[in-house]
Amino acid sequence: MSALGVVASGPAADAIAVAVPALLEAQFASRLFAQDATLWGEEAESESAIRLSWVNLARTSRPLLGEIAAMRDQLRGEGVDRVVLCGMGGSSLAPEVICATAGVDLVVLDSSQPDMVRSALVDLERTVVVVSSKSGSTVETDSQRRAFRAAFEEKGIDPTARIVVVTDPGSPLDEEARSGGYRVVNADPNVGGRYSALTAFGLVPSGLAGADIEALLDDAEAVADVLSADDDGNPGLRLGAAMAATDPLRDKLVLVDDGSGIVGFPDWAEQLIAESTGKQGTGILPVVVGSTDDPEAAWPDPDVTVVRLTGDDDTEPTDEVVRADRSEIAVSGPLGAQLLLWEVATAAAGRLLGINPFDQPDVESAKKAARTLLDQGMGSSDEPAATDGAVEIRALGGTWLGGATTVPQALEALFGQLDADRGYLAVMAYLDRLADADLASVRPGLARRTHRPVTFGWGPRFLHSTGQFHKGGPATGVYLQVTTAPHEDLAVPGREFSFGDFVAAQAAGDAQVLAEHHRPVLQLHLTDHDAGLAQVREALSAPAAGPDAKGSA
Ligand SMILES: O=P(O)(O)OC[C@H]1O[C@](O)(CO)[C@@H](O)[C@@H]1O
Repeated sequence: MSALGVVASGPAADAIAVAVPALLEAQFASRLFAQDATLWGEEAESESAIRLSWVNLARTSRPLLGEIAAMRDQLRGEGVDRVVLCGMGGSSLAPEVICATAGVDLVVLDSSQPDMVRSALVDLERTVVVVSSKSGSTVETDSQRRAFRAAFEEKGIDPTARIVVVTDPGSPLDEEARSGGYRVVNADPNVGGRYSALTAFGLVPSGLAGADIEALLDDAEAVADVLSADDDGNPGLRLGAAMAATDPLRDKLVLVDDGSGIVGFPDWAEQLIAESTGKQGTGILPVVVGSTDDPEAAWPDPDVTVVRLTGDDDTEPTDEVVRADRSEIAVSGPLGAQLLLWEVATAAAGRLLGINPFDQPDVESAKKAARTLLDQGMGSSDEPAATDGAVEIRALGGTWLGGATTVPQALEALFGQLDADRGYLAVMAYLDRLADADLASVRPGLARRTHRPVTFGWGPRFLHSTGQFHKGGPATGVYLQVTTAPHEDLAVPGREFSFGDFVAAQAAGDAQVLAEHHRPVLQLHLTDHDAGLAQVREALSAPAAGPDAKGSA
């Protein structure tokens, strides 16, 4: 009996019945664990050939445990008990889940929003900063590193004693850090960012923060055999089929915790699934919801499958556990095992969807647009279509705004662009996700109001997650972008742009690329953070226009 449970009903169960035999026929599981790069077709081969070492990490990562423990003990001995992690996407999402689940503190700084960066630059006497970047060229992470290095120096603290770098061997960051005398832990270069949970990227910050990372590897190792078996009970094959082989494709995957005991798992799975599958006009959009009472968790919509992350069952679950009146999957198992489970399932989903699950072609387009805008100087942003109090209103991707001149009218115009059967609304808030956290509470109400799945992402964090799907996936999204003037800007040491310039360029660049894909983007810019946010929160909290056709969920 495996520690993992994958139980499905309705179309998700039908998908398992149809697609798992085909995966068995292809010996997908055993070939995956043999790191067979041909599993996703010729075009993907050059990338998949250097992206498959994650199947063995439960064993190959073990030498890191001693090194991390020694580093932690040394730092604790110096009174350093605050761990800050600077990293984006796959370089920070796993440690966030690992530490939250273990109940140990980790400050995750995955933002270029000046107020949020500034809020992390405190308590430096007791702080160690892990700077994690596989490529070593992610501008958010490089900017954060520069800010912390300057802040340590200003306090008379040797940065090389308090900044630990995690990066690929030979990356620009690897070379610069080593020549600068910093401690560097190299990660396995043959693992992509969103599959790197059990590499140094997941283990170093989590171990320094005090999480039991050996148990994590043990839980993953305990299920490696069942996940590599060409067997119709293989939970990885079952989950991959349930996710990606429904017919017609249910491309909204609602992720909701239902007593799993794991904290924040959907936020990690979101990047893995969205960035792996959202390309060539197809893909699966994770819709992270906070409760089984949220609207999408109760709708039997034809484009939705609901995944409930449940507690460990000591009985072998059977398919009648989940509700049979819609497409649902119940998944259970310890965190370490689930990290490997979902990686196998996503790799299988990539084969079933006919795409390469290891590249992220469209993320680059937004980065390039942001760089161009930075070079041009961000002050040239175009005039707003209208200004309503402390909110500037701009509309991209078509003439859909009409005569709207207020925030409520502009929202109605945007929501009017939603395809009633397959559309989704993406809210993208380039704000301080800690200080402004309560804005996310508008999400369920927007789902009730639009009768469509709603995703809520913090910018620029989501750019490394659902951002790929928005640009490379099906053209069914409408986009609401909220940006703000910071309470106070912050310089990026050694750069000609500030954090405020950079985050504005990231938002503008992403909106520009979405508009180039003919997607409607409503940009609400808060000229005064507090007043503007109150206006936007009120408008987004307005009740459903008409009777809630789906009934209150
Ligand atoms: O670890 P890096 O190279 O800084 O990349 C951070 C993230 O950015 C991406 O490369 C693009 O979003 C992700 O795949 C990755 O997890």
